Amino acid sequence: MGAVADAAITDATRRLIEKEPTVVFVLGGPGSGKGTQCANIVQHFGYTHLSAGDLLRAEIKSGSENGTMIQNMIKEGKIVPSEVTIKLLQNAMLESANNKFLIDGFPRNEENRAAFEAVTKIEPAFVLFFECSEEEMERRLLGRNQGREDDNIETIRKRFKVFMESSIPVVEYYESKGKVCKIDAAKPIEEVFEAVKAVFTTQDAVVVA
Ligand SMILES: Nc1ncnc2c1ncn2[C@@H]1O[C@H](COP(=O)(O)OP(=O)(O)OP(=O)(O)O)[C@@H](O)[C@H]1O
Ligand SMILES: Nc1ccn([C@@H]2O[C@H](COP(=O)(O)O)[C@@H](O)[C@H]2O)c(=O)n1
Ligand SMILES: [Mg+2]
Repeated sequence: MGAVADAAITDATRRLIEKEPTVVFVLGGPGSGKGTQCANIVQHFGYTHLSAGDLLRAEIKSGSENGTMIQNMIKEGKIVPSEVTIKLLQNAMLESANNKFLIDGFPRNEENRAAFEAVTKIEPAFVLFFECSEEEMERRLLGRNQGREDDNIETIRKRFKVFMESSIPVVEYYESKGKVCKIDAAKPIEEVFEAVKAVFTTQDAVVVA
């Protein structure tokens, strides 16, 4: 077994296991609407939304020693080393009073996926995957106007490339385990949420049973 699979159970891991968390991974290309739909899911289904990208941006703002490295990676559309992102996700789950989490934008590559499983011992209940064309995602990102440093055409193209090369294989991995629920995310927000609601209504019953 590799070093990742052999990772020792730390005190943080033990405390997280004791919480018996339910985790849903929310995946999809940049601008597919993950954050938008997670906000709706929180309102209707009582999950806590953890966006890996938001946690990394907060880490930059906090003045952490990793801040400059994270900022450079985000500007280039590259994936931050798993240990950094997993620590942020693990701490956020431990600090929350909830035990139902939507993890948005993670895992982004095979390293993210394997390291998360090895460190936290958590398998997702299911994976929500938002499908949308690059043309539509590009239009949404260029119109987002939230002051994100990576919402410019040069970085957007790099993010699309990373998504196709590194993130799609993660979706395929979970598909092979029968865990992926695909959503047509090109439709208007309300219609996408109708499809999301149908998935959560069915899947929550399975998770709770
Ligand atoms: N179904 C939709 N139709 C039209 N616009 C949408 C739709 N869903 C989201 N948007 C808009 O597209 C932009 C991107 O949405 P959002 O931030 O939810 O995407 P994301 O998948 O979280 O992106 P990122 O990976 O960059 O964080 C936002 O301005 C949002 O209002
Ligand atoms: N698992 C992740 C998630 C995100 N990043 C970096 O953050 C950028 C923005 O992410 P969004 O989900 O908010 O679009 C992304 O392009 C990566 O640079 C990461 O490294 N690892
Ligand atoms: Mg987002």
